[in-house]
Amino acid sequence: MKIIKFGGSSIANYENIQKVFSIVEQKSGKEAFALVFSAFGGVTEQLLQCANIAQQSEESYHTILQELEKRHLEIAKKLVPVQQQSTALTFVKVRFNELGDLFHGIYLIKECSNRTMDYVLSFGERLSNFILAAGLQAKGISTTYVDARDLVKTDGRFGHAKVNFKSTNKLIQSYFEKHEGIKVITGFIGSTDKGETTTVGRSGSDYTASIFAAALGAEQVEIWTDVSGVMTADPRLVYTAFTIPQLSYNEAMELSHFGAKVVFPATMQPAMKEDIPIYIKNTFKPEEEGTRISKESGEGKIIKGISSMDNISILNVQGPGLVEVVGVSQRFFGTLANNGINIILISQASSEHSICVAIASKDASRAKSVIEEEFRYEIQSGEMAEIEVVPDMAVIAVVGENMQHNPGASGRMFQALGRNNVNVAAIAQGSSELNISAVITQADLQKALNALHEAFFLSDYKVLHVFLVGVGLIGKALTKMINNQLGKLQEENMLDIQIHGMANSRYMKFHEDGFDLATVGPPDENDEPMDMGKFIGTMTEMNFSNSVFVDCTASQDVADIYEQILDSKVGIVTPNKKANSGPLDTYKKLKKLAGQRGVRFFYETNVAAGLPVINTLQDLMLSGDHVHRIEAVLSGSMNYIFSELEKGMPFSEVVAQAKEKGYTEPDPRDDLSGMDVARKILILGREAGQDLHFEDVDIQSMVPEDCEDAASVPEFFEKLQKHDGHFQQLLDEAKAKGEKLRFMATLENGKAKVGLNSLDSEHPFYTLKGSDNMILFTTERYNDFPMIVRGPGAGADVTAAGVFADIIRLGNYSR
Ligand SMILES: NC(=O)C1=CN([C@@H]2O[C@H](COP(=O)(O)OP(=O)(O)OC[C@H]3O[C@@H](n4cnc5c(N)ncnc54)[C@H](OP(=O)(O)O)[C@@H]3O)[C@@H](O)[C@H]2O)C=CC1
Ligand SMILES: N[C@@H](CC=O)C(=O)O
Repeated sequence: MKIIKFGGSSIANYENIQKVFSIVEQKSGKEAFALVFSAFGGVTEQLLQCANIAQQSEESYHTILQELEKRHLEIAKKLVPVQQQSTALTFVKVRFNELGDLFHGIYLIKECSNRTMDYVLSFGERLSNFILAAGLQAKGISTTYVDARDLVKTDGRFGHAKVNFKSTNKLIQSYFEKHEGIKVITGFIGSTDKGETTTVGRSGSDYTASIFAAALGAEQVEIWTDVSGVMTADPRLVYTAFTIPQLSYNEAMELSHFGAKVVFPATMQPAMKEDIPIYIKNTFKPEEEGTRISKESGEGKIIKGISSMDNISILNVQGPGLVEVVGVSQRFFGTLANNGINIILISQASSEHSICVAIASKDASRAKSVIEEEFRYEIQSGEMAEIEVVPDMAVIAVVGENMQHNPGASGRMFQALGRNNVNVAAIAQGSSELNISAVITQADLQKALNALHEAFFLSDYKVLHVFLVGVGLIGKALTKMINNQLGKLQEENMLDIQIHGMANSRYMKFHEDGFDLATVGPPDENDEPMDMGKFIGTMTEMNFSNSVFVDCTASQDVADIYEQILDSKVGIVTPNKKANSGPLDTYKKLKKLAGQRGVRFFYETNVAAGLPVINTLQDLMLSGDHVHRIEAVLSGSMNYIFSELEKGMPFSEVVAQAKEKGYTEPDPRDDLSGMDVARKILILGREAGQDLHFEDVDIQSMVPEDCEDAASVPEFFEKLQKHDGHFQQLLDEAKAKGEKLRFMATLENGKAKVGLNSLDSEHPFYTLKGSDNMILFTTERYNDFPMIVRGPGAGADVTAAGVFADIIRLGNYSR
């Protein structure tokens, strides 16, 4: 025998009922079962509403009542063929006449006692079960309508009556022995020995199912609802949450206590006592396995689920008056209890200097004043500090029996929270080791849930939440590249990348679920005007775990906010060299801050685009090498310009071509002036451990004087044409000596030099072509022959690929 219960949402309308009937039809004839139905979805609330309106002596309850009657009649007419309708329709009409009289009475006396309210509410289940029993009968399934008031005997605590299991079990057993057919049992209701109607409290129909299952020694209880079981976390807050296949009763109780509202703990008690498994199934996806709740926790992850409660306040009591004074806790907790204030979590340090409890925010100010009153003398004498209330908090809990005697769960929990900048205000763990709870700021709740979910369930799967500033050449190429690679990353590397914010210098836009990268373009006039403060504010508000700020601008203003970003524990990836080539103090501060906050600051593309230069140098340094000399071609555009010049084109045209190919900086004067290369050699020097300042770099500019102050890039190109002859002459002179022009950077003995050189065929840079870069590291280990990195050092794709690689690396670090 199985007891199968369908909740209100499963029978909210005719279409849903058809789904329920098809589930019942499939079982009918194959297995023994009894059915328990709630009221049709929303009916209990409407009955309650009618009673409350009538109680206020308002007549508008009539309208709701008429609608309710119409709804019940319509469902009955649809489910039962005309020839067999009369019994069902009469039942409905008689019940609504009774209800009409009942509400009129409430209306007249302006009062609805708990006893009357239980009677009012009982109509919901009585009506739905009678109609559904008739509907199934019409389908050829033999049913018997059971009014549970005849079998479930309770005390007279109306609203949450206590079941008398002894008499109830006897009545149920004898009824089932005597009656044939599939019983269709009204959930939620019972009656006292005097025959007064009672209700058995929250999730009462589940409880009814559990009571019948226990009385009959059923093999299982099935609770059919509109979700596919108990999930690992609230799916509205954690998109990657999934159904937990197996839970122990204790785990289910812990999870439901903290917000997983699929099963209400008390309803499990009768089934749990008899060791009867409870299955949670989805009426709308019956093929899904659902959750089995039984004595066994089952194999699996170290935790089963993560749950939470919001609208929490912390109440802090502290002071020397607490230390080694027996009875303080008793007074504290006694006062709260005497005032009906429920305590959700307790934490007391072993120093006994403070006690902290989490309570519902609605109780906070009352709790403060009753505690202040209780400890008035201690507060006045300074033995106890003022009572502190911290509002807007949430409790988050990881739950699972496998945590017992299994070290590592709390470590993983707090590491995940810390890494995502979630501050923990209080902690509690019972010796049962079934639940570790932490109190955090409510604003961090979603981030914390996701961080924990990732840490415990998806440690192999990671979602990176990107906020991209700069959607020009590199930013666009990056977006396209991520989109092309996403499927593979998700499948093979368990990595998902979502871009939630995008900005250029004029506009910005955001998408909570992440932009569709296949179609997204840069923000434009249809979006919000760009405001850097607001951009960061929105990123912080979205508060994702694993957020990454990607700067694909060449802007100093953007670089100036890195400190703020790292400070808020968000990692940064950037090809923008401004931050690392600015004041030495800033460079050092950013690196230190990233370390202190435990976040990553990656900038491989600051030098030689996607070539592995910075990482290589960092590895050399970490492994104890010392850099003696760096000799390099560090500008893709300059190398392109001077190697293409050899083909006979005018200098100004080659520069324009380099810009078109995406090799130059947004303003090519940054390349020609040597500034870009100076920044790169400065960054390399700093990475090599040298305290270099910009003034330490000797720069030879290639920008003709009159081009320097051209108001715009097009004007600069116009002016540059006048100097084509000068550059042709430089080339001719080199050619005459059998040499080539290369724009080089060197660093030796703390001095850096950047400029144009004429090199003979023996020099390693002689053979460089196009946008090639080449870096020779002469170090203590690579002394006789330098370590060489060579390859294309500029261009949209190679740079975007380098930025992309940094983003992935950042994701891997936080696994
Ligand atoms: N090209 C290459 O080969 C390489 C480039 N890099 C670096 O990549 C970075 C980007 O270069 P690239 O894509 O070519 O430059 P682009 O000029 O094509 O794009 C720059 C983007 O940054 C935006 N932007 C500029 N200032 C701001 C600001 N203050 N706030 C918000 N957005 C801003 C621009 O917006 P708007 O359109 O509104 O002006 C534009 O979207 C540079 O730092 C460059 O040094 C690094 C290695 C190689
Ligand atoms: N403009 C640079 C590319 C980015 O660093 C170059 O020419 O190398």
